[in-house]
Amino acid sequence: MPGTFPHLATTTADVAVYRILDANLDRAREGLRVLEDWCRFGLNQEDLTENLKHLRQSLAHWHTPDLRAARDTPGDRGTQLSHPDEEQRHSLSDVLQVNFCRVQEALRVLEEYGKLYQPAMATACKHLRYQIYSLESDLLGHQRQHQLRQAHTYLVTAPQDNLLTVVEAALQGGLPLVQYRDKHTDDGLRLQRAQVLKDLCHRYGALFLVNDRVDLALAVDADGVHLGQQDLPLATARQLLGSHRIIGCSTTNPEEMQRAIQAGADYIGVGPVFATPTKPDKAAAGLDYVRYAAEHATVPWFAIGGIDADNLDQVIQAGARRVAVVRAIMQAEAPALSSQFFETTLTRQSLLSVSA
Ligand SMILES: Cc1ncc(COP(=O)(O)OP(=O)(O)O)c(N)n1
Ligand SMILES: Cc1nc(C(=O)O)sc1CCOP(=O)(O)O
Ligand SMILES: [Mg+2]
Repeated sequence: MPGTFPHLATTTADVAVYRILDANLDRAREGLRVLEDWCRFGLNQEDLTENLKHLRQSLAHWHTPDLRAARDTPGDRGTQLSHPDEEQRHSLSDVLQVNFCRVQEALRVLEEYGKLYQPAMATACKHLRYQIYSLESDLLGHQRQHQLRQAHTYLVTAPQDNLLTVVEAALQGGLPLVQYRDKHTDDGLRLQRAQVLKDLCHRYGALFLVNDRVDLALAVDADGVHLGQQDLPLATARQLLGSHRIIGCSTTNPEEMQRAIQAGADYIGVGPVFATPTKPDKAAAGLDYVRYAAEHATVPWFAIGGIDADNLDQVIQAGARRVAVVRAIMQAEAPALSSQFFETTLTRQSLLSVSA
């Protein structure tokens, strides 16, 4: 086989290799276009869009007429094959992940068969594959920040028997962000629960964060962690988690807020707004602190502590557009309706204040 290329496919094996290269160039370019369009229209991310476009054009350079000429769509037995998994996508992140896989697989095939065609093409595809790996984590980081900015309701879980049922119901109600908070369970069980919750959240396109524990967050590949003033310093967590994961930080007063933002928190908790049995030892910071956050916070912030459907309006009047709750969803009779209520009320309010 080596030496028979380039450029005219003469044997049956040559033609088959040309068809493989042609199909995989198409596959990789289509996958790149899917990713590029989300960076352009969804994330408004110029650098990523530019990078993906550049990769797509580098591949187009190898898609020569002799490879296209080998195409035989009617004779391709593979066009009818499809897997049920290909027919549905659960979320935007799912679409992105599937297409990254598609591009990486196609590039690998191009690298292997390209060695029989033109070694320079194989080398180029290998380099492109490495670039795609780093673009993938960049894009994932931007996607997480985008989802965080879009989120208005944040469920902080409580350890209870119906944990999974409640969280799933809340996700069905449109909940975009979940924090697994569980102070006393054994680590083995915590790890299992965190894994199950993460899979569940991602199936519904929601972000999943872990309270306190950077190690657990890494172990289950969570979207990030939430740290309080007594937890690991933010800089240490950032070193461990990298720049693509979310780190949130609790704050109770303006000094803590400034410090958290300075240290690079992606979002902050602002509270407790009201005294709450979920955190009985922490005195309420009150609505004044919510008003302060509305004026001064430069990162997304979530009012937390004692918030429910009855007092939500007061919190909104004080300037909050995002809230985090435990009991209002974990103990709700209908968690789906409760999360739907918070998310629609806060989203509407947020849209109204942008257009005002
Ligand atoms: C969104 C959010 N805000 C604040 C907290 C409280 O964090 P912390 O002060 O570390 O207290 P514990 O939750 O760890 O008891 C939070 N978890 N989430
Ligand atoms: C976990 C937590 N952190 C708070 C803070 O202000 O830092 S308040 C809080 C508990 C919030 O629970 P509920 O919604 O049931 O009142
Ligand atoms: Mg903590």
